[in-house]
Amino acid sequence: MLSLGWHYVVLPENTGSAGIWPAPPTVPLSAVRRHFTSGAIWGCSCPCPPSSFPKAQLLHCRLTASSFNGAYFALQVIYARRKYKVSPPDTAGPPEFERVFRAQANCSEYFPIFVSVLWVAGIFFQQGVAAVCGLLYLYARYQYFQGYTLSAHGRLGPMYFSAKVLWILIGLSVAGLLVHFLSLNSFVGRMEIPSKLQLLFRW
Ligand SMILES: CC/C=C\C/C=C\C[C@@H]1O[C@H]1/C=C/C=C/C=C\C/C=C\CCC(=O)O
Ligand SMILES: N[C@@H](CCC(=O)N[C@@H](CS)C(=O)NCC(=O)O)C(=O)O
Repeated sequence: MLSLGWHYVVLPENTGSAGIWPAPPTVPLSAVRRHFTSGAIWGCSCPCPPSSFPKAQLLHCRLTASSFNGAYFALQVIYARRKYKVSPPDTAGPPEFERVFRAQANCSEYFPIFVSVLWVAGIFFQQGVAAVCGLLYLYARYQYFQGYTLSAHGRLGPMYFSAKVLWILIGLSVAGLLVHFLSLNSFVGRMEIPSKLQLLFRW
């Protein structure tokens, strides 16, 4: 399993008082990327607050939009519960209620995958491309929710579209990670593949 995630980053050359992230606000994404992959970060499991990535504004905006999206979907279920008189823990009710309920559940299921690949693609591939994909994904999920609220069939188009965008983000993440870790450009010159692979698959 890749040990990627939100880590506090110990920065040997950026040591603040405790030698721990956050780094100065001038640190670019390339530095974040470098520190993500420096040996110093592996093994530390503390979650790193997104604000620690000073140049990742587009990703922050996208994440904020995601939060509003998620809150909106949850509110719709609350309203539907009241409207159709389905109290927790019941999840069955009239089809109108169940469609709203399932729409929110399905969007929530994919949210962790979406956020993870959004960040990895943004850091390791390109922030702008990842942010555009994030926007498209959120729009598709909103359409999915609205479509599902009206009918089961109405969800299908946006569902396929959101799946495609998600796969694109997954592809960008993998491509970004491969290029970064395997340093394909310097493959012939430096032959560092074994040590990079070791980093990549470190627990
Ligand atoms: C690491 C990978 C994690 C998640 C996978 C990413 C995306 C999710 C899958 O791509 C989504 C696939 C959806 C495929 C749907 C295919 C067919 C559905 C067919 C019919 C539905 C008809 C109906 O229910 O009415
Ligand atoms: N929670 C999903 C699990 C399976 C799944 O993720 N299916 C994909 C389609 S193959 C999906 O996006 N399903 C949501 C939907 O059909 O609305 C479900 O109820 O269908």
